[in-house]
Amino acid sequence: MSRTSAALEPPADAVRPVRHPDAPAPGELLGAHYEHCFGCGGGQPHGLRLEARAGEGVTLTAEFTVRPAHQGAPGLAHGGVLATALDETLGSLNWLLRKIAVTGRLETDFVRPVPVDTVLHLTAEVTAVAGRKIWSTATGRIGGPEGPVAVRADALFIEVKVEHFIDNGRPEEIRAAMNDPDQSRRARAFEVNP
Ligand SMILES: CCCCCCCC/C=C\CCCCCCCC(=O)SCCNC(=O)CCNC(=O)[C@H](O)C(C)(C)COP(=O)(O)OP(=O)(O)OC[C@H]1O[C@@H](n2cnc3c(N)ncnc32)[C@H](O)[C@@H]1OP(=O)(O)O
Repeated sequence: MSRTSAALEPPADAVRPVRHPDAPAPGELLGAHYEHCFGCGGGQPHGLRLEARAGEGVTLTAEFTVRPAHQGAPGLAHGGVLATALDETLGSLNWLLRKIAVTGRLETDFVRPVPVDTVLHLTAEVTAVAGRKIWSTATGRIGGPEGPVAVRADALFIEVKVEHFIDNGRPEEIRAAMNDPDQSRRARAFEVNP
């Protein structure tokens, strides 16, 4: 049973999220927002390589296969890795709003152990928006998209300007990201709510 804290209850004046008209069509893969992202990038040998696909409205689905490098207990996924999968999935939702946002708060329920080699089937949805705040929720199932719930999370993301990264990131990675020739990834990384 979920015991979400009051901090993740949207206020009365929060509104329903609106899918951006240029958001990827339902069924379309979102692709990595950054090659070296531990959650979605292909450039991290032990990264999660999570693949997210746009759904209807402000929803998406994602898959993450637990590999031996992701263990906590013998043969089981580390809880922090599962929280990363949830965080990445929830973070990807913001691309459907065309907002750049970072996680402010992430509350996770670990419901079932997740063995190595398991595919975690994730679904996520933005539930409310108020100003810069974006509330969202995600569920991860094992044994198939309709299988039993293994993990779930509620989160609050806060919209930021691109300066958040430029001002705080290490200069060499920022420079390299700016020079990334992959236009689609650049678009997902840089485009701000046009
Ligand atoms: C040229 C190169 C550029 C590259 C560009 C790349 C773009 C990439 C695209 C997409 C990236 C997505 C990455 C996905 C990865 C997965 C997601 C993550 O893991 S993100 C990493 C983990 N999260 C952080 O590192 C946040 C660290 N925290 C902060 O930086 C600040 O605390 C921040 C921005 C979250 C808020 O700081 P404030 O100064 O902007 O704003 P304040 O006034 O403090 O908060 C605004 C409102 O939010 C509430 N709030 C903030 N934090 C809260 C919290 N933890 N719980 C509840 N409420 C919170 C506050 O109470 C306030 O509410 P009231 O407006 O007064 O109603």
